[in-house]
Amino acid sequence: MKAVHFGAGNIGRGFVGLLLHDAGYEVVFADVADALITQLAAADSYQVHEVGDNPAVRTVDNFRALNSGTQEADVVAEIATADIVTTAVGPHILKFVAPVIAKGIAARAAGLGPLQVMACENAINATDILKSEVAAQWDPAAGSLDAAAVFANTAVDRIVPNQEAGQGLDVTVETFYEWVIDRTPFAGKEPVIPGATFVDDLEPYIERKLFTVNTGHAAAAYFGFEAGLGKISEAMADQDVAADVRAVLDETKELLVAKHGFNREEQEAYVEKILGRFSNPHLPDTVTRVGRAPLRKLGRHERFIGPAAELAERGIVPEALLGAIASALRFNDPADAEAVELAKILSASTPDEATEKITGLAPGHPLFAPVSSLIEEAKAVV
Ligand SMILES: NC(=O)c1ccc[n+]([C@@H]2O[C@H](COP(=O)([O-])OP(=O)(O)OC[C@H]3O[C@@H](n4cnc5c(N)ncnc54)[C@H](O)[C@@H]3O)[C@@H](O)[C@H]2O)c1
Ligand SMILES: O=P(O)(O)OC[C@@H](O)[C@@H](O)[C@H](O)[C@H](O)CO
Repeated sequence: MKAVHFGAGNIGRGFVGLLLHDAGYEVVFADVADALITQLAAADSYQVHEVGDNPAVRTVDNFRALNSGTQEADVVAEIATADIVTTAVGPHILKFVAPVIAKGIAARAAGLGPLQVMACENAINATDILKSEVAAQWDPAAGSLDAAAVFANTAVDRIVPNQEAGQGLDVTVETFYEWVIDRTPFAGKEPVIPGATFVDDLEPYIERKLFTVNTGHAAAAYFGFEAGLGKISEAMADQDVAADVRAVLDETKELLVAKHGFNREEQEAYVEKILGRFSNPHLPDTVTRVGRAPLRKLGRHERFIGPAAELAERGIVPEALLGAIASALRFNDPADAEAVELAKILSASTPDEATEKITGLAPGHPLFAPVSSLIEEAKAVV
């Protein structure tokens, strides 16, 4: 069994690659970072260090590595004979990996089963985004895309920080993980991946993950950054930051319970577990990694505006989420290209223009005016 995995970074090596390896797949890593690919291609194995409660060290071997920029034809040939393709490259990068995936699917021999494709990105229905990019590249002369490949949405959860210099290919991760996959596209032929959970309705799981883990995480990052703290665990040790993060998750909890019928006590336990994960002192995770790409994170269906808009539609003013959005607007990490772009938008646009541009909210939406006011305040300090 063979899997081609795009993105040999933190979650690629520390989670998706590990689970596919443990499931018995040979993993072909495809990435454009040449030094990383050269190192991986020369290595027989790397280690995943799981830190926190019940720490463990896991070894990943039986992999190869290709540069999908300079060795595209080789990657296409690998996809043509693979069982699975996964990605962990970032939602905005999916359009760049789609052409090579389309070519690989088109090159599959007749009689091979459909390729199973899963995007493991933090975004609602990232695989649908990938599928539409693949479909845009698809040559109908190659037959039916739906017959040649199965696309399944997933929700992936494991905190994998940026790795310390000198660590080589080894990856430090938390012990917790969850990989929830939509079963329905597989029509009874889902892959066997121990540790992954297949469900018939992914929406509640992906929203619970994104609007709890990622909303809380990003809130901790932006509040922590403003408090001058470097690590997420330090941010969570600050009583004010921790209280603000908890207030944000109280609001998303209300939405998740009302919308998806999650049991209140179970959701409270889920929140507590996640707050504990953020506080893991063994995890060297930083507020700049977790806060990265604030423009993406302030998007219409993302971790802040998504739940805040739905609460506003239900007549609730999401005060704590608005506080986190205000903090995100002030995330001025000079090393983050999106933070720099955000500051430019704030200074060059009126509050209403910036609200539309940054959040995608339509004027007239009940969240539009409160966010526009926050943007007016943020403009005064950029
Ligand atoms: N790190 C985590 O804790 C975590 C957890 C769950 C989900 N995710 C999601 O996984 C994705 C990757 O995150 P990460 O933290 O591993 O980031 P990362 O930066 O460590 O890894 C991304 C990798 O993608 C590669 N890449 C960029 N452009 C590419 C291209 N055109 N073709 C092939 N490879 C390309 C980069 O070189 C890099 O190695 C994101 O969508 C993120 O939201 C991350
Ligand atoms: O990857 P992002 O930029 O969408 O979000 C940053 C972190 O919140 C994220 O990577 C978490 O560590 C991860 O989603 C945990 O499962």
